Amino acid sequence: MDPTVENTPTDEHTDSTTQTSPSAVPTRVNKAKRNYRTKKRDSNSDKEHDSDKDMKDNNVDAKSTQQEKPQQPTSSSSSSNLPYVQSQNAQNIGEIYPGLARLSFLDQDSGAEGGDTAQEGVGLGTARSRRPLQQKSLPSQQPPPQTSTNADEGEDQSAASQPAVETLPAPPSNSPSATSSGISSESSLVEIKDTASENKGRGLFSAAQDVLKAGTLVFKEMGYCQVVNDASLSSVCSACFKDTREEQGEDEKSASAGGVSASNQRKLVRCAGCKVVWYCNKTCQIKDWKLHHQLECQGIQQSMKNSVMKDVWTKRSMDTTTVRALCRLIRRRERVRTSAAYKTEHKKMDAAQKQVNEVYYSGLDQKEEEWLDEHGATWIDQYLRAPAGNQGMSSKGILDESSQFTKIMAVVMSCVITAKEDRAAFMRGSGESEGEGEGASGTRGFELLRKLLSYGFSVTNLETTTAVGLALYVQSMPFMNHSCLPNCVYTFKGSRVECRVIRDIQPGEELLISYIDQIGTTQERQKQLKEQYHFTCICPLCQYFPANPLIQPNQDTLLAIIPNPTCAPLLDPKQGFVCPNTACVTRTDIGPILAMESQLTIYNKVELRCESCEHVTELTQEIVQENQEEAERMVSRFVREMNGASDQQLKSGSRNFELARVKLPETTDEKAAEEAAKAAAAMGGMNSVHEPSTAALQYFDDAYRALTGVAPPQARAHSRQPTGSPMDINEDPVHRSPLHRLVRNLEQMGFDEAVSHKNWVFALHRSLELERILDNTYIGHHPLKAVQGYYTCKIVNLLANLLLEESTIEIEESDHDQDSDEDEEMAGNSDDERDLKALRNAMGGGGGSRGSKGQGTGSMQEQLLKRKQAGSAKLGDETKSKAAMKSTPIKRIQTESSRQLLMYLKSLIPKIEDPALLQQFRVCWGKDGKLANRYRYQVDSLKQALYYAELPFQETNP
Ligand SMILES: C[S@@+](CC[C@H](N)C(=O)[O-])C[C@H]1O[C@@H](n2cnc3c(N)ncnc32)[C@H](O)[C@@H]1O
Repeated sequence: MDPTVENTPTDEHTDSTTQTSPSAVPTRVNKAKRNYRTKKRDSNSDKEHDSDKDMKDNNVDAKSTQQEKPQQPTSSSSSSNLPYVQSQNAQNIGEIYPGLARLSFLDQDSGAEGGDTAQEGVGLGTARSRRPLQQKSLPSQQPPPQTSTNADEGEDQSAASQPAVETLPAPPSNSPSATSSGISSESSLVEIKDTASENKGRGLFSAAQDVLKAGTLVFKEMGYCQVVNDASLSSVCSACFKDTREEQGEDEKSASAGGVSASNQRKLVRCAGCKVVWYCNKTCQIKDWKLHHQLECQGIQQSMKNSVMKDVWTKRSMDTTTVRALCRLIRRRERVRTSAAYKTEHKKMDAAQKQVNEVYYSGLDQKEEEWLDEHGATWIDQYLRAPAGNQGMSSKGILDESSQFTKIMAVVMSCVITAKEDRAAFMRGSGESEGEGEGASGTRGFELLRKLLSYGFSVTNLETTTAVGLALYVQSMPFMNHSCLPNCVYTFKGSRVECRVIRDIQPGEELLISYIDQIGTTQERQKQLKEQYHFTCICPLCQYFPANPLIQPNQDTLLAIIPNPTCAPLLDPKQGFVCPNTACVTRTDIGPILAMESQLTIYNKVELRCESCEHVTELTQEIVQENQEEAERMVSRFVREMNGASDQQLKSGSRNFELARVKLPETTDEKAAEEAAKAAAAMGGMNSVHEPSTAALQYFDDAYRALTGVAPPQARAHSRQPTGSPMDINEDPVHRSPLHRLVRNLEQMGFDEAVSHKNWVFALHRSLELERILDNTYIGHHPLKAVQGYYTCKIVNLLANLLLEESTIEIEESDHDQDSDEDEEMAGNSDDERDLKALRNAMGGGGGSRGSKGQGTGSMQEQLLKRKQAGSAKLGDETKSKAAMKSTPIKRIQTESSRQLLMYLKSLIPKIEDPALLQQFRVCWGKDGKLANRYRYQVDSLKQALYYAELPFQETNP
């Protein structure tokens, strides 16, 4: 095992998120780009710090080498690993905290660079807070006692065999008291329970009695261990996670406004011991020292004695983020701290410092830190375990097979384990069974790494949203499952995580976050989730917006997907036709998939690049194929749902009902809710439609405004119609609710009839109607519109084919005898063929006819080819009469169907040609009008078909 293997990442400028976060750590990938920029700055500032401080550090180091010689441990097996142990009689900070005696901070503070004015200017530290603590004022403390590891582990092991509810101590009040059995304390808003389905393992659920309102802070939680990532070490305080890059930004702003210059910005100070971590000031350093860094510092220095490891720490021959996190985790587990030292320290902090640091420092919550010290290890051992379904995480596979992980373990061992035999035990700990491989450090190394990788979270800067560190939480956060349509978001205050609800959550509902950035298509998201987190997401969004961008959510999930009108996918990021980058403000369309089909036949893969944000969406033939197949299935489903099948009406479950419903904000006001429900029920397909209540109208107005950003098109008084008075859409339309009219119109459309009989012509008619209605109701792009547009095209295409067949039937018939086998095959294979057959059935009972399977339509182009092959663009008299003789009954039926078709087409043509309609498609599908072009192509096909069918075609309204 050689930790300096060539391909170890060495470039400090590489992306911090991907580099510093293990693949399984929830992180925000697109932030990486931004990170890259800031990282360069980090790296520069790192160098700056290095160059101007190392000398000072070296001087101090040289002076203090002798004094700081570590004392030997006096007790406790685990302390044998510790190079530094506090003197019982320590009277000054140098004795108590050896590293502090060598703080470069002291030099800096008194140096020319970091004056008080500048420090005050940045707003974080007052002159007072920036002053080093008086050595006298520091307590003469005992070092944090190192309790017997074995005893600690013994406790953990016995607890592991007990039911969770009996063994788990309640976390402090600001976090949920959660148990795996679902029992929670009174104050808890959340509880951990098995998810029962979806193979997700456990999840975090609302334990509140009432609805958790959007915005509610459901829990906040401190990390059991947290580290700043390598890229941010010199810019982010390793204790409070304060990011000085924010200050730099502020400085730059204030400098340009005549304030403190950026060059005077406050800088972090580096630990002179290990020269790895940086802090705001001594307060932060002390805190981190007590909690983590004392042992970490010793460990790093111990590691550096090995020349290979030295390169890791000094030249960053590999990223150390995970290493440091794991070391902290191992170390913290080793001890059960008495809180005395921490308490004393906390009390001694002056108020100003508390105030300053409170904002950022996540370690101030003494109670929680104490709780974590006492019980965190138990939680990690017992409760953090990857769900059974998560094969990628469940075995030692990912660890053993990855040289990267082996390297991490090597460096970790060099920091935390000295004895050879202990290392062997530590490595053996990669076994699955509990208790195997207990090392002298009392940890199972690989097991802990696995947990860190599974449950670690990438800490991000709230302001810049860049990844700045890695933290392991043990109470609530690690139990949160993923959804691409989350109902919660988490943010960080320092390294403390806070979880808030973003839409109302019902009692008992699962709380879900998104592990990944939500931009991107379902395919992109699923790929990332699979690769990074080893599961296949089946959240409603993935199910109902699968690879197919045309698919619509079904009625059951519509509300889940559009829970709140303000979140409605007006510009659906998952569609793929519209730029999937939600951050793309201009919403530049990337062009329709359909238009890429021809390219896809040549190139296997086509990339659609958003002109505005350059987001790239990848298309493959498989994706398109999948889309097509799904679209076929969706034709009937979509249209049926639009109308609502009769058995569904009572369930109020039809799509139009839901469509209406999502526009009505939920209310807890019983009366208002009742009114809204009545109005919605009326809209959803009841026989008689009543005027909606005033409240319902008001809801609609509000929803409309939220949905569209503008006031409802018609200002109207919310006067209530006499109860029971039927709605007449022609009557006083100004005073009618657009929603009401929409629903009424939908109700009258009767799509199911058309679709269940595959009567495409009728369906098209309905479809065009619906298109108008939708356009009146929605502004901008709406998935329904996209789907509608697609189906309209498809239907027109079918019609065109049908008409072409009508015109060529006799040729077909004449060829039928000799081509019968071939035709049979075609009939079986062609979807169009089946559709046409169904259409004939619907339009005149031609289902059993020989002709219906003898069309061999395939495509219109095929037909035209056949026609050409027949030697005539128009039917020859000879052929006609031959065909007429052969297939008289078929002809009769077809004539009937032709008449019907003609009738429909006459009414459709003006609609198809309607410039306003075409404009709608353009709006709907993209500024480049690609779909519109395609649509026009369909119209041209139709015209052509009409021509061949010798049916009259009028350019203007008939
Ligand atoms: C941070 S843990 C979440 C808690 C986890 N369910 C448990 O029981 O410990 C992350 C792991 O939970 C599982 N998980 C999270 N969200 C999921 C989802 N939507 N579908 C399937 N598995 C999921 C995956 O195995 C993932 O690696």
